[in-house]
Amino acid sequence: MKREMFPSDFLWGVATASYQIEGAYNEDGKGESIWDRFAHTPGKIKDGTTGDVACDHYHRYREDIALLKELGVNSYRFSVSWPRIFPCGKGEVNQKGLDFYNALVDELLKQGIKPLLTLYHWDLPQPLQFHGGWTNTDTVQAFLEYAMLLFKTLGDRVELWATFNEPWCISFLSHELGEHAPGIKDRRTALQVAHNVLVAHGKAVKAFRGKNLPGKIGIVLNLYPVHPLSESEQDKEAATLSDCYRNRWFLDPVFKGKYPEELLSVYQKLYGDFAKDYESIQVASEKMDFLGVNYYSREVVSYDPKSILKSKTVKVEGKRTDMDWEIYPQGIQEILVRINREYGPIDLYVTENGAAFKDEMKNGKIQDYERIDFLKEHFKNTYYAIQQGVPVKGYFVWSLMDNFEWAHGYSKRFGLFYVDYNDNLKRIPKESARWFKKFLNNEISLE
Ligand SMILES: OC[C@H]1NNC[C@@H](O)[C@@H]1O
Repeated sequence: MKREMFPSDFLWGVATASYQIEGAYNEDGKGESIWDRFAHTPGKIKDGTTGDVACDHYHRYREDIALLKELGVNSYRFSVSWPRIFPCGKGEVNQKGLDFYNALVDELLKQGIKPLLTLYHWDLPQPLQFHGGWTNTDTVQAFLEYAMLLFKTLGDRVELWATFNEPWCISFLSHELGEHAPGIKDRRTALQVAHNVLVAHGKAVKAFRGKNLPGKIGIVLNLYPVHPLSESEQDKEAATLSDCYRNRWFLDPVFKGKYPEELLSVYQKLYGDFAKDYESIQVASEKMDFLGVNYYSREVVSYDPKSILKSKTVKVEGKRTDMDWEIYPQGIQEILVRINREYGPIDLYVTENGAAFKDEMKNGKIQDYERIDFLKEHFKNTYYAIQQGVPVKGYFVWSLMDNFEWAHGYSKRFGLFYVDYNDNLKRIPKESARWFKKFLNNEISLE
């Protein structure tokens, strides 16, 4: 199974995000983001690092685009730093911020690489957070102004637009579990955030349509197959509620304009006031052109009467990545087939798939054969989904290079290129980069 067996117009790319690679956190007029503040808060990042410099992509973007060219990808997914465009979140525009993304897009196009632009990959301008962040509908309005400016500035050259990256992380990971910025731990707040982000998504899609732009727009969701540990009714009930929490809380609003009833009723019992605005979620279901699917692993759950989701995650035997995530390649096939069956037809992109392993330099090489095996199996399972008629239109490896892995700092390496943080952030191709290049050049098969 070679690259040529995939559709001829299939996009093969890599993905990154602004806060994780750009650095220049306070340069050229950029404002503070909630991740600047979170990372500077002692105890929040496991290795005590920040994205102040990161991979210095802001200054090295031409060098990094040369790496893309060298790999042989035909597409590149990146995100725009909102506070680089609107330092206060709204109002005054930072022209140097627009200049950077104009130059980035122009260089990508010059190299024959199609951009996929994510408007929001978590770096909210901190001034908006001072006024409640995503709990405040003013932030929805500010996001629309930000999106409209980027549509106007880049809409003639960027064909693929994603509104949000992983709203589950923006809401529950960041406002219920508190592991990501702004580090709030309150479920009712998280539900309000999820609601406003989904409303902002729908309004941005509608605004995009109004601009009559040549491109396509969608959202990127991190999705997990959820499996019951046993076929008992209780474990199956646990899987249903966990599936609602992880997947359907976002899938159902953007495709069906409503929340999944099974979990909505649980929240309504807990938060009666939630009922007053949940019906307005219909706004989120403006028709999209594609869905971005970020896939990393599955979740196995068993019944837990103490949990409001009646479920707890179970760690099953099997190979795991350095993030301690189970390696489950058939899950990418499962999730793509399910989306097509239950929410399709719609074009799908695997907007992120990859793995962290303990990559080490040995004799001048990084022999990350586990990552090659991981990618090979996930490419194959993506192909099996295509064979079943699922309209998968592209696949983006997470990530081009090692970068700031959020609360893990630089301790987790997902890149195809190793970044030597002790030697001027030098980018060194791992064996997986060499393998990917050969695959893209039809030199090797996936068997
Ligand atoms: O954890 C790996 C990736 N997951 N999706 C969002 C990205 O920002 C993460 O680095």
